[in-house]
Amino acid sequence: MATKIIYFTVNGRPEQAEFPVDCPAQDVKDLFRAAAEAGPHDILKLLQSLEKKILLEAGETPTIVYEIKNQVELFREKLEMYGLIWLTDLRSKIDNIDLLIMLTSAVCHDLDHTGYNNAYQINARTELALRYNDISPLENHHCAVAFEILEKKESNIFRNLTTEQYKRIREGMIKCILATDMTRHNEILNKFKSILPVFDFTNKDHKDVLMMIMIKVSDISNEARPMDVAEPWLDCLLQEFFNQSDMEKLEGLPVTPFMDRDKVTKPSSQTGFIRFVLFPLFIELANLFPCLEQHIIDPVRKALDYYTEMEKALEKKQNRTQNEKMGKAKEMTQDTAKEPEVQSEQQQTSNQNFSKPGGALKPIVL
Ligand SMILES: Nc1nc2c(ncn2[C@@H]2O[C@@H]3COP(=O)(O)O[C@H]3[C@H]2O)c(=O)[nH]1
Ligand SMILES: [Zn+2]
Repeated sequence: MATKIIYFTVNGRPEQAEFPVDCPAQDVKDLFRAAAEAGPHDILKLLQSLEKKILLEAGETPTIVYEIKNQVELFREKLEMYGLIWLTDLRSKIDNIDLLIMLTSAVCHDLDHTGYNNAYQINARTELALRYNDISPLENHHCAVAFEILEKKESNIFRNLTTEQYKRIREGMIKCILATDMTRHNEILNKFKSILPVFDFTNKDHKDVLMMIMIKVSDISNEARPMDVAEPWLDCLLQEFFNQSDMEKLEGLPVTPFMDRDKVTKPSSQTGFIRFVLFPLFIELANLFPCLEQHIIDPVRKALDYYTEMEKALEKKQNRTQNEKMGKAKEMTQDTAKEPEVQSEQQQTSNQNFSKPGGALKPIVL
């Protein structure tokens, strides 16, 4: 199917997506704008038509793909999951209920996010931490909110399914959404690595781990998107990080190091995240689906180069500023050393203070 890229903005943020060539650009733009203003109820209502399509047109044609794409791409945040399903041709390997679980989980997995992570919730003893006994408070909350919405008659997109099917979807969604707690990252990744050599799509345990890995990948795959889309999103994320660490400092709580504005910069945050989190995860998924290499590994490699260069440039700039400061301090102290006779009594006292341990400067003897 021939496609084209449509560029647009949502709430001032640049976005882009691939569509069939005959898709009218203006319609897509309006659709995305409407979606950006939509609340969780609207989102689930829109998913309803996706569910119908999955159930009614199981042996789909490119049209249904387009439908799914349209429905899911409305929610920029999680269009990555659709992309992964499409690129890996997962529709030929797992059934429609599993696809529905993955897509719905991707849309719902961050519902009602507070902007403060689990560490904060637990340390600040928030209502969520108390309610969920410090066990993945946020993810438990996102999932509970999703099902609260789904229980409502007007937004229950699963109402036409059998009790058995609903049970399976609920179990699957809970598993997927809880898997997005990053403190479980190594546990889930290690499980996946251990089954990879014998991976079997018909084995339920294997499939469950794969679904968890897929939602994790789509959750943290911002850097796999084009740089001009990924960077503004990252700026917002860092803003959220700094906001949390500022609050932790203000409230006397342990400060989350990777969120501390005094310790991390944009490039240092990304080079670390790409090396230690993204690559190890993405590489394993690409081991199962080699076709993903060009879509998730290559762009992330580019992002790593980009942020490595930015980090070097920043370090150079910081060194230069520091040298300049030291140079100025030296000049000042030399000037001070040249004018001993005209010092007032007060100046003499303050110079003595500088020489004391803890004084701001140690001039003259420099
Ligand atoms: N530094 C960094 N962290 C990220 C990036 N993408 C996702 N994350 C983190 O991974 C977390 C996944 O769960 P959340 O969405 O709650 O919060 C996310 C961020 O804390 C990224 O590009 N850079
Ligand atoms: Zn999340």
